[in-house]
Formats: sequence, structure tokens, C-alpha cells
Amino acid sequence: MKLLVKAPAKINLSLDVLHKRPDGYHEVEMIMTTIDLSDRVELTLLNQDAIHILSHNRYVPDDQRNLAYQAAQLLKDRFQIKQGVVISIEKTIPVAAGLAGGSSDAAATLRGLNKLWNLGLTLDELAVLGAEIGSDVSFCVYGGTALAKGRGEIITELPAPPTCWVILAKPFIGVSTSDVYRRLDVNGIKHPSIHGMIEAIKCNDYQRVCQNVGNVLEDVTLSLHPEVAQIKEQMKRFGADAVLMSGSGPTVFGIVHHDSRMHRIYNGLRGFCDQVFAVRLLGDRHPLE
Ligand SMILES: C[C@](O)(CO)[C@H](O)COP(=O)(O)OP(=O)(O)OC[C@H]1O[C@@H](n2ccc(N)nc2=O)[C@H](O)[C@@H]1O
Ligand SMILES: Nc1ncnc2c1ncn2[C@@H]1O[C@H](COP(=O)(O)OP(=O)(O)OP(=O)(O)O)[C@@H](O)[C@H]1O
Repeated sequence: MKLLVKAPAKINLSLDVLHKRPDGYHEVEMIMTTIDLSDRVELTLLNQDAIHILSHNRYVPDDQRNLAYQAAQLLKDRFQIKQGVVISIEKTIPVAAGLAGGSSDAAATLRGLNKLWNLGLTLDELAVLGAEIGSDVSFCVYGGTALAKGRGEIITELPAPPTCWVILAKPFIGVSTSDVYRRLDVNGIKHPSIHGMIEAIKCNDYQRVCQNVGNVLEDVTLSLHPEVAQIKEQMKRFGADAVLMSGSGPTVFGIVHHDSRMHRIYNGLRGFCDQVFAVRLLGDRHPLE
């Protein structure tokens, strides 16, 4: 039996850090939304008790370091599944980019195996399991748009943001999320208005969404990699209505309303960056597979 599951990337429209917790993680408040840039995760059940990862991308681990492998292992252990699975990952989402590619592959694996193994789990139950794999996995189980609190795993659904184009530009560098959090000075943070972003989304107010974007991890990554600041400047110069780094970076996204502006920014950045995409937001949550 086989199932193909889409695993979309996320961007953080807003990312605030409240404080560092005793367990080493940071208490966050984030507005996350899925975008139409997806990996394809194909799950094929096996009779022997094994998990195999297939991927043509040399940056994607093919063993237990892969978050999709960890998702399958977690379900096997928790529900005493003796069957195995081949997880074939066709990567489109850039790796180590701040777009939650690995987390989304893990979430897709949870949703897909829930169906193939007839586990009957709800999205809420899958999101709780996902939190054991990584902080972004719970959001990726649901998709859509949400406020994420705690270390990222406490999810409250929000309506879809106003329709817009998102141009993504990833420079030729990868960033370590733990390194960025470690370097953050939690006492020197200028907090974005999460409330302002929630209201903007609820009112479907495009200008207000653009005014309220903010990411407290941005300055850390910008200080390590000046090329990220250069990409931000270029996006602004080419006419983006809002420009922000996603997650811990290094991917920068720009938001625009009009097709012509989207083309100008896309063409302006191609060649200058490693990877550039122009995509729409995905409005809705994933259905249960
Ligand atoms: C930057 C974001 O991607 C924004 O959505 C997330 O906050 C990070 O999510 P993630 O990559 O799934 O994070 P995890 O795999 O759980 O953690 C990676 C590392 O990031 C740091 N980390 C992560 C989340 C959090 N709330 N506080 C942290 O300090 C920890 O050092 C942790 O060891
Ligand atoms: N399925 C996967 N796809 C890509 N990378 C994976 C996967 N599983 C594990 N990894 C490892 O995780 C690291 C981070 O990759 P990923 O693309 O998930 O980062 P990210 O987009 O910055 O994540 P986040 O936004 O959640 O912090 C990679 O360097 C890779 O070694």
C-alpha cells in the first residue's frame, strides 16, 4: 500500500521570544502560515520491520537523523506496529532554511501513516506526538495559519491572511536554529506586536499585516551573515510591501499584492541568490488524510 502526502513549508509572519526556560528552550509567540512550496512524501508499506528513507537531496539524512524517520519510529513504538515503511522524500523546500522542511516531512509522515496503519488518531493527537520530534512539527501537522505558543507546540488556529504573493530568497548558507537561539540576548529584545498581527489577519487587512511583521531572531542571523541583510535591502528596493527573515533564517521573504511587482522582485533576485520562489499562501488547514 502506498500514499503520497504533500508537506508544505511555513513562514513566520511574526516571531517573538518571551524568555528562556529552565529546560533550555525559549518561550515563543509566533504567527505561522503554510505556503504553496511543498515536499512530496511517498509512503510505501513493507512487510519487514524496517524504516527506509529515500531522497535524492544530498543534504537530507537517510537514517534516524531524518525527522520523517523519527515520525515513523515514534508511531511504530507507541502503537506496537510491526510493519515497516519506505519513506521517499522529493525535496523542494530548501534545507536548513527556516522554512520547517524537515518538520513538515515529519508531520506528513505522521498524517500519512495514521491513515495507512488505521490508527484513527485526530490531528490534535498527531500534533501532540509531533511535539516529541520538534517544536515546529505540531504546527506542520495542522498547516493553515496559527498562533504558536510554548516552545512552538501550543497551537491556536487563525483565519487565512489576506491573499498575496510571497517571494522567498535563500542565500548560499545554512543556519543552525540552536545556534541562533543561543546567541539571542533575551533582555535586549524589541518585541513585535503579536496582537497587532492577529487583529490584522482577523480583519483581513493587508496593509496592517505588512506593518506588523517582525522576527526577533533576525538581528542574530543578520549579524552572523551580512548577505541576509543585503537580500532584505534588495527586496525592499524592488518594491516589496513587507520584508522579513523566516524562522531562524537564512531565507528572506517579501510580500506583495500585485503580479507585476512579484515578477520584478523574482527576476531581480534570481542569480543573486541560491534559490528564489514566488508562491501563494495556503489558506486552509490540512484535512485528515
Ligand atoms: C525557529 C523556528 O523554526 C520558528 O518557527 C522554531 O522556533 C524552531 O523550531 P524547530 O527547528 O522545530 O526546533 P527544535 O528542533 O525543537 O529545536 C532546535 C533547537 O532550537 C532551540 N529552540 C527551539 C525552539 C524554541 N522554542 N526554543 C529554542 O531554544 C533549542 O536550542 C533546540 O535545541
Ligand atoms: N526530512 C528532512 N529534510 C531536510 N532536512 C532534514 C530532514 N530531516 C532531518 N533533517 C536535518 O535537519 C536539518 C534542518 O533542516 P530543515 O530543512 O528542517 O531546517 P529548517 O527549515 O531551518 O527548520 P526550522 O524552520 O523548523 O528550524 C538539516 O540540516 C538536516 O540535517
